[in-house]
Amino acid sequence: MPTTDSQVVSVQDTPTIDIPKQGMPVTIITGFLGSGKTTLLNHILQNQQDLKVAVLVNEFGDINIDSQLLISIDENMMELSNGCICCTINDGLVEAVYDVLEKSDRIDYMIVETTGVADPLPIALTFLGTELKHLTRLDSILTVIDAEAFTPEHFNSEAAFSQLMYGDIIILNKTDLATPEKIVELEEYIAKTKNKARVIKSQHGVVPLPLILDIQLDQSALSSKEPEHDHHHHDHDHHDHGHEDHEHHHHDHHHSEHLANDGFVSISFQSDRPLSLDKFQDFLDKHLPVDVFRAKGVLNFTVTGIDNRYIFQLSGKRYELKTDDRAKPLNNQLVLIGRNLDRDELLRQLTDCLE
Ligand SMILES: Nc1nc2c(ncn2[C@@H]2O[C@H](COP(=O)(O)OP(=O)(O)OP(=O)(O)O)[C@@H](O)[C@H]2O)c(=O)[nH]1
Repeated sequence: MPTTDSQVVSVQDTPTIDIPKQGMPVTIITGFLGSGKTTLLNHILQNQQDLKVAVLVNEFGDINIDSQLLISIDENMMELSNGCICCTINDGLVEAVYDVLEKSDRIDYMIVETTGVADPLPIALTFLGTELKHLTRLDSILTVIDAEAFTPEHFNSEAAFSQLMYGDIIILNKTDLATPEKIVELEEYIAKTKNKARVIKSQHGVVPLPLILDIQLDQSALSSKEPEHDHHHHDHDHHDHGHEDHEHHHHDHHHSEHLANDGFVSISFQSDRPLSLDKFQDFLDKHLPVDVFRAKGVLNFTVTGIDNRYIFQLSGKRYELKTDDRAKPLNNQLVLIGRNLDRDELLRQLTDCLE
C-alpha cells in the first residue's frame, strides 16, 4: 500500500486557493486504544448540521481501517494523515492541515483523531507552536475513556496518562458496560488526578455537540509546555517505501524501540481468500493471546456459500462482528495491536483460518 503523510481521500479536483482561512477551529480527539474515538467522530459527523468538517485520522498500523469505518456524509469532508504517531509532530501533520486550509472555502471546522497510543501533547503543540498558530485555533482536546477498561494503572501506558492529563474534556464512554461503582471510582480518580476536570459520561459517544465543539477554551497554558520526547530530528521520508510489515516500517524509522508507543506493536494481516467463520471464531475463543489488546478489520467470510463482508472489532476481552453491506467484499484487512506479540505465530494462525 503506498503510504504518504497526507492522503486526500475522495476530494474532487478544485482549483487551489492560496490564502488559507485564519483561525480555523480544531478539536483533537484522543483516547486509548478502543475507547470509542471513531464512534464519537461518527456521532459528530452524523449530527453536525451546519458545519463542514474536515477530519484528519492518524492510525497506528499499516492498514487504515478507520477510514473504512468512518461515515462520510459529504465526500469532500475527509482527509487522512496516515503514518506512525512519532511523525505527527513534523511536517506530515502540518502539510495535511495546509491541504485542508487550502480548501477552506468548503471547510469550517477540523477534527483530528489521534491513534490510541499517541500522546496528544506534541499534536496540540503542532497547532500552537508552529506556523499553524495563526491559521488555526485549537478549540479543545477531547479525551475518550473506556469506563469499563480504564483503571488508575492506565494500561501501564504513559500515552494513556498523558491523554487524561491533557484532555480539556474527559468523555467517560461505555458507561453501559461499567458498573455504577466503577464509574464513581473513575470519576473520583479523574477529579483527584486532574485539576478542574470536566467529565461528560457517554454511551457510544453520544454527547451533545455544543458541549464539545467550538467551546473556545483558552489554550495559552498548554503553549508553554514542552513535549517530553523531542521528535523534531527524524527526517525520515514516508514517500519511498511501502509499509509491508511492522518491523520493516520501524526498521526504516531507525528507532525500533518506539518508546512513544509504550511497547504496543501492530500486526497487519491481509488476504484475498475468504476466512472460515468457524475457524476464526475458534481462533478468537481459544487461541488469541491475552496480550492482543485491540483488533479491528474488514473481513470476508464465506457463510452458506455466499461471500459476506463483516466489520470486526475487538477491544479488550470483547469482540463483535457486524455485517457490512455498504460495499462489495474485496479482501480481508485486519490489524492486531498489543504487547509482546509473536507476529509469525499470529500470522500463521490467521492463515490457518482461511478457507
Ligand atoms: N458497549 C459499548 N461499546 C462501545 C461504546 N463506544 C464504542 N464502543 C465499541 O467499542 C469498539 C471500539 O470503538 P472505536 O470507536 O473504534 O474505538 P477507537 O477509540 O476509535 O479505537 P482505536 O482505533 O483503537 O483507537 C467498537 O466495537 C465500538 O462499537 C459504548 O459506549 N458502549
